Amino acid sequence: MLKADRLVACRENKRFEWSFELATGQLMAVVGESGIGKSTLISTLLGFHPTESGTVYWNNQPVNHLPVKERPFGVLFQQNNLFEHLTVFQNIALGLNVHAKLSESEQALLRQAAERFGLGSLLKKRASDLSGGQQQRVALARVFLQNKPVLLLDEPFSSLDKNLRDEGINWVKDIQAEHASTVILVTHHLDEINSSVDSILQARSSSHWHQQATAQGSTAGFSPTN
Ligand SMILES: Nc1ncnc2c1ncn2[C@@H]1O[C@H](COP(=O)(O)OP(=O)(O)OP(=O)(O)O)[C@@H](O)[C@H]1O
Repeated sequence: MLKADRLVACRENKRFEWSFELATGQLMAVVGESGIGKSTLISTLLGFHPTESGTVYWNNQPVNHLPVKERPFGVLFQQNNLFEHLTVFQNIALGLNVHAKLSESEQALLRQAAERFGLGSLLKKRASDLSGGQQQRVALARVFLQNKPVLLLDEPFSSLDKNLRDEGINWVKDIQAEHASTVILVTHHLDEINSSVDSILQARSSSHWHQQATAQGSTAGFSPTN
């Protein structure tokens, strides 16, 4: 279970406060107007932005005092997920091993993941030579290999056209099913993913967020905490 208990962060004289609870394997959509604090929530969970107060629990253990890389989160942003001068192979490899050369078994895993995401023939290409949809698939393959239990997705497909957005969401659902991943998805396209969402965290103001179960979340046993 992932739980945020009165998690508070500040930015430019604004105070943000979030509380929510997500059972393992569930997907929560985060929605609200531009500038309300959706990306700030993702940055704060990751540890890129400081927490003023409150606690984030993963399986009942507080995690918001942990260094960034020890937190249970894999992340995908709208853009800038890749190192453009590196190849597809090198970019995916960063999900497995940042410092050393990959072992043979790691390379085999990487090739499997690349095939799975339709990137088998692109491994030697530079990231800068890929389309937007291909770049996000590389980033997804890397997140897939990282195998973190919680995926934080900050509008990862918003800059793509509708077909590629649908494709991206289907890849996310595949990863979710295979790894039983818990997913937080910031989106401006809630209508396109409604049937996959267990609960919605919606902002009324930066300090007033309301979590509501969807019909699907209710049948899965979700109970909102606020
Ligand atoms: N790096 C930053 N430095 C300073 N202020 C920032 C930074 N990023 C965001 N902000 C400010 O923090 C507030 C919340 O921004 P945030 O990006 O979290 O909103 P959002 O809901 O994700 O918006 P959008 O839907 O446009 O992406 C805004 O007032 C924004 O101007």
